[in-house]
Amino acid sequence: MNETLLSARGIVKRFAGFCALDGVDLDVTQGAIHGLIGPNGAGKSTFINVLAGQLRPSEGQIRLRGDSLVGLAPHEVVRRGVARSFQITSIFPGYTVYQNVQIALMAHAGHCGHWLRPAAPTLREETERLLETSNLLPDRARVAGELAAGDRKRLEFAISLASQPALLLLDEPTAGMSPSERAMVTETILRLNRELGMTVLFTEHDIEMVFGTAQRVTVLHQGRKLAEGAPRAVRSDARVQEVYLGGEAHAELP
Ligand SMILES: Nc1ncnc2c1ncn2[C@@H]1O[C@H](COP(=O)(O)OP(=O)(O)OP(=O)(O)O)[C@@H](O)[C@H]1O
Repeated sequence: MNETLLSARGIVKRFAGFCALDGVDLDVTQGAIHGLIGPNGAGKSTFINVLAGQLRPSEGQIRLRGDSLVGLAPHEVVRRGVARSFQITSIFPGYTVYQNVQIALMAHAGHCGHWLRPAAPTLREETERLLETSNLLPDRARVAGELAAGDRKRLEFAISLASQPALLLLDEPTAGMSPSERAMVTETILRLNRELGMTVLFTEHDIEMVFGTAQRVTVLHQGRKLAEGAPRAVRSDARVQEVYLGGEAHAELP
């Protein structure tokens, strides 16, 4: 249970001279929910983009179970087992929730087109399993384009899971949601972890959600790792308190 699934070492990302990540090390343990927090501009999204292959690090190494991911295109990173749920994703708005998950499964299995044909029993079972774990079974017949933000996010999870990832990356999964939508998305993340054993690395501005969900928390500040550990220890860390209480924009730590 303590095996390291993903290991990032010395990650540096420069944008035209500006250093957004300045030598970040991070290990994600197999089966863990790992939260990545930090004030605005800390480098959280950049770090997720680097892990997912959207950005190439200026320096550093990323390994998934020992295999290097640096330099791979995003779709190759997905094939190696790292899936990312996007804020704006490839949901087909005119199709139902069920059809969207089925299309994702067929795409992963390498079927081209013909998805309107009656699906094979295994595909149907797999579609229903993903809908179930994403708490979407009651919404299966709804048209995806008409879903509220929380339901859409859970559909994104189901679509991401179709590639059978070892690690799911989520960048601000509850951004812009109502409290009830946030609670439902949080519960879905916990369920994916509990029932599928899914390893999750996520960024989030809702600090309470992170401390209530993650087993391990890493705090970034100005492109560097400020603190890391169990939620309780991180929460009481004096440097973390200072960053969150020191008057930085959008930063608050009750
Ligand atoms: N493509 C880019 N070109 C130049 N600078 C960038 C680029 N992407 C990010 N940055 C800068 O890098 C820094 C880190 O940005 P990033 O979006 O990773 O922070 P963040 O922690 O996710 O912030 P937020 O919580 O506000 O989303 C910021 O100063 C940002 O302006």
